[in-house]
Amino acid sequence: MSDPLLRIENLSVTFDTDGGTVHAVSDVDLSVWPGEIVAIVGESGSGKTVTAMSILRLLPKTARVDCGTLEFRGENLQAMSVRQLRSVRGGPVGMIFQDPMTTLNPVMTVGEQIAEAVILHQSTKDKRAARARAVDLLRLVGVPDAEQRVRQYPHEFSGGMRQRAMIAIAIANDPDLLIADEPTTALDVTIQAQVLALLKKAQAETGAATILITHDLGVVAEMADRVVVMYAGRIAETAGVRELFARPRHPYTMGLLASLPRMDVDVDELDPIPGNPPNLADPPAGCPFHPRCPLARDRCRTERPPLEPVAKDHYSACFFHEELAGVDARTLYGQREVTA
Ligand SMILES: Nc1ncnc2c1ncn2[C@@H]1O[C@H](COP(=O)(O)OP(=O)(O)OP(=O)(O)O)[C@@H](O)[C@H]1O
Repeated sequence: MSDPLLRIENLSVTFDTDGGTVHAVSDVDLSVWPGEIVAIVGESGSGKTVTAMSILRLLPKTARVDCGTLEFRGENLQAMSVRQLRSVRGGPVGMIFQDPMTTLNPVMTVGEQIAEAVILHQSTKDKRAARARAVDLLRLVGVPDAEQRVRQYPHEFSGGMRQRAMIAIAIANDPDLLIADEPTTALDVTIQAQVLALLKKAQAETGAATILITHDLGVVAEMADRVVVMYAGRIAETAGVRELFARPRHPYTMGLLASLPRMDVDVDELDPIPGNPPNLADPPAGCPFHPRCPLARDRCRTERPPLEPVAKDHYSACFFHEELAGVDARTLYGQREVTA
């Protein structure tokens, strides 16, 4: 196998807060190979965004980051100067966030912002060429009347169109890696589908590897090659997308899958994981999922399960992963099916 494009080993991030030290991310390993789409899923607060922000060192100064290895294309990101990092951000690594209004500059036209991204990272300083490229990019991401709209400001764009403009900026310099953090969460459902389809097209055209952060397993099924399931700042399970959906081996993943709506049956309970994620300033001893786990035993309350291989390219952090082989996720959560 080729070398990974991105290699993260032993990433831990804490924040000192009034409520104590928050263990936002603990012992995360994540490698991404060229061209693949890796989804990071988990409930709110599970550490997805903090993991992604760590890559390009975009966390606030209050974050304490401890990382064994952090390499992009074999280069140590931790050793890079701020200036070197700036040339990576928006160049070989494109970023797309949930709310484009926080990233787009309200007093610059959309075209100027795309052209600026092009000029910043490419040898051309030719403004006309950069503007022409902005129109091409807007066209590529499906913004109608691109020649006119390139002169408009972000507030003149709808939410879906702004997200398209963000994607145009992210792919402007033909990136090797795209980081998309909940790129469609703020959009209406119909627009979400369009923007996801566009992201998939942009990914296919640029061949960029993609880290897609989402809490939506439907999006994962649609988009991802590989899935990393996070719980309480740790990786609970990781596998190829088909393997994970067909043969989940962690009770948390099974809970997420059991809560997916299905076409063929009604279920009498759509949110089967009882309880809430733990307070990361005071995480439980042992397995962080044990207070909510239908399988929890004494050992889980005192010892933390390591992330272990359970099948080819499939890892689970559950002591009892063997017992879970072949178990239906809904059965594990005691869910009754009410046939429609
Ligand atoms: N600047 C900060 N100061 C203190 N705690 C923080 C800070 N940023 C994140 N955290 C904490 O780190 C943990 C992980 O947050 P993160 O944003 O990565 O979660 P997430 O999985 O991306 O959630 P969401 O889906 O809501 O975005 C949370 O407990 C969060 O409160």
